[in-house]
Parts: sequence; structure tokens; C-alpha cells
Amino acid sequence: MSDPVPPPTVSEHPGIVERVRRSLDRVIDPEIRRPITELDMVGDVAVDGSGAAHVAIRLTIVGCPAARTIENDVRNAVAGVPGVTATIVDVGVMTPEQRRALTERLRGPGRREMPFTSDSLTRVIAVTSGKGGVGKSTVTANLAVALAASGLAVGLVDADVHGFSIPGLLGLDDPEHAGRAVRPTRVDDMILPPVAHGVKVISIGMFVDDPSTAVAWRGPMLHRTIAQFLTDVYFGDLDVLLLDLPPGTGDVAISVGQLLPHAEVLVVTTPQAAAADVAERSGVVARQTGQRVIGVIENMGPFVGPDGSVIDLFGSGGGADVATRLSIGQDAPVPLLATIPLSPALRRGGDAGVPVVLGTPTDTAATAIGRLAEDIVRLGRGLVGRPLGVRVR
Ligand SMILES: Nc1ncnc2c1ncn2[C@@H]1O[C@H](COP(=O)(O)OP(=O)(O)OP(=O)(O)O)[C@@H](O)[C@H]1O
Repeated sequence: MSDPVPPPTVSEHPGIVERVRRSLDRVIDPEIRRPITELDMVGDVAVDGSGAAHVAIRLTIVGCPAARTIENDVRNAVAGVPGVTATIVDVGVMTPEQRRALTERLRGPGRREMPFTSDSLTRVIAVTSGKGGVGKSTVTANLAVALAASGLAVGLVDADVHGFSIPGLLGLDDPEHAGRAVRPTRVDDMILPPVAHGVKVISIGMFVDDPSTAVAWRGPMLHRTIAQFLTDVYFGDLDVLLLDLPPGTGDVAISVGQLLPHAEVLVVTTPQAAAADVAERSGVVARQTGQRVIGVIENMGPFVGPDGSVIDLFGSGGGADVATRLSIGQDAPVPLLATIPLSPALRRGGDAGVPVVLGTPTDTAATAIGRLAEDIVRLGRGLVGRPLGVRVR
């Protein structure tokens, strides 16, 4: 669609068109997370004799889900420019050439490559567990949100293909289709990850109509999917990319090990001795692919009731035990980074799609996860001579 021919600029406010344009620097595309002026989404801008500003906006695709937000933000930004009496926004769509130019600019020209190499400034942290149901996804979702709340640019890949739960935990359910996650926006072959609580999220659950579909996938298909998540999804510049792996030592863990051999690994376990045995195995497999286990998280630890009574459902000591065992064979000891207690608020927050670190930040599980996030930032990559990879914006 071509931009409308602008009316003449009013003369009694010299430079007003430039000021209107500059005000649009503050309008951020909610999916790409960059100013619309940088994304060539602003077409002609003019101000007519009555002081009405005419702004042409080019959306990436027809039916862009962010259209309403962008239009409102444009109105608000332009309304603040002295001399502007009204704002008329003409919303159009980019031409295929403009769209191609945009995707090339964001991703670089030519063949798409995996941006998360060992040279990249993004810290890649894979979260694994031995057994299912130990709260790995709940902890990962909360950790991602806590890191984002501290000012970091955070991405989260839900690689738990057989039991994807991240969209639900972060409130990314499709309001129109019960049991389905929201669909990501596609700009040509570039996928824009939905953003929840400041975290850019991608999950297999966003691509399947029937949640049981993914369960049937074999190794090569899973590998291609994870590889595609890492190359075709536009995460932009991230400080931290978290991956929620499926429990155990299956195909996905091995693929992630091959695709991201420099990833740091967090192992989640419960205090139970039986869980500790299998948790250790996932850490060992991660290490075999070259990844480094940076810590153990013990989840579902003792719950202290309001009357001070302690409910010790899963016993104790599992986390410390895994940390000790994984320390053997690593040049530095593996720390037990956090003990997160059993917490009804943590469970409720997950069910409601509002992570406890935001919904009930004073809850003991929330404070434990908050400290975990701080420790992870403080630990940096932990490798001497490597860039820290963490940048507070
Ligand atoms: N500390 C906790 N206190 C109370 N409930 C918890 C806690 N951690 C997790 N849960 C609950 O336990 C259940 C399992 O959690 P979650 O789905 O995160 O586990 P998981 O390890 O990712 O499982 P899987 O890998 O098999 O998908 C959820 O209902 C979650 O709300």
C-alpha cells in the first residue's frame, strides 16, 4: 500500500514535522521490541495548517496483532508534541520488498545462522531435570521473569516438547481456543516470539493444534524444531536465553547439547533421594556434550505453615547430594544454588499464568527464586577470559 500524499506543513511551527518524527522514536513495536522508526514502519509524516499531524504507519503484516497498540502509542507520542492539535494515523502494510528489507536488517542478509554461538554475548542456560514433575518448568518460567524484571533482555525456549507448559505458566494461552497457546506472528519466514511478563517466549505448544501431536515426534523432527527455534525466531539481542528441557536424557537434551555445546546447565531436583539419582544423570549427559553444570536447584523443599509447623513432603538433602556428585569430574564444585520451598502461591501463580515472582513477590518461593536470579547474574558465565554476556539496560 502506498503512503498518502501528505498535506502541506504548517509554517508557524518550524521543525514541527521533525519533532513529530522524533516523538515516534519512543514508540516500540511490542513484538520486535525496537522503535518503529528504526524498523522503517513510519511512512510520510506531515502537519497541516490546523496543526493536525498526519502519520503513515506501515505494519509488517496484514492483521498484525500489535496494530492497535502501535496506533495508540503513536497517538500518545505525537499528542505530546507542542503545536500538534490532533493526530490522524493512516495504517498500512509494508510491501514485500519493505518486509524483506526489514527481516534482512534484523537478522542479517543471506543464509540464516544460529545466533547463539559461543562468541555471542548471550548467556545460554538450559534447565534440566532427571524426573518429570519436579517443577522444572515452573522454576524456569519464574526465573526468566525474575531476570527480565531485573532489567535483562530474556528469551525462553520451551524445548519440553512432550510436555510443553511454559505458555500456560506465563499466561500465553490462546483466549479463543481452550488448551492452545497463542500463535506467534510471522513476518515472511521470521517468527516473532510472543512476549509475556517481559520475556520473549517460543514453544512447540504455539505451533500445534492438538497438544498430543508433538508427543509422536521422533528424534530428527525434534532436532529440526529446536534448531529452527534457535535460527528462525527473532529474539533480537538477548542477555540470557533460557531453555526448558524435557526431563531425562532423551533426544532433545542431546540435540540441545549438539546445537549449544557452550550452554550452561541448571539441574532441578526435589529433596528426595530417588529424584537425586536420576537428576545426576541429566547433569552428566549435559557435561558429555561439553556443557557446564553451573548449579543445582532443589525445588519442593520443606513448607513452613503460618503456625510455624514444617511440612517436609519430599524429605531433605537431595539437592546437596546432586551438587556433590556432579562436582566430581568438574574443575570447579557445582553449587546448590537455591532451595525453593513447596508453595501454594507458586502453584497458583502457575495455574493463573502470573508467575509468583510478580504476583506474590513476598512468598518464600518467590524470594528464593529472586535470590537465584541475582546469583545467576552475579556468577556471570564463570569462565575466565570470556565476556560476561550480561548487560543491564
Ligand atoms: N515449589 C512448589 N510448590 C508447590 N507446587 C509446585 C512447586 N513447584 C512446582 N509445583 C507444581 O508441581 C507441578 C509440576 O510442576 P512443573 O510442570 O513445573 O514440573 P516439571 O518438572 O516441569 O514437569 P515436566 O518436566 O514433567 O513437564 C505443577 O502443578 C506446579 O504448579
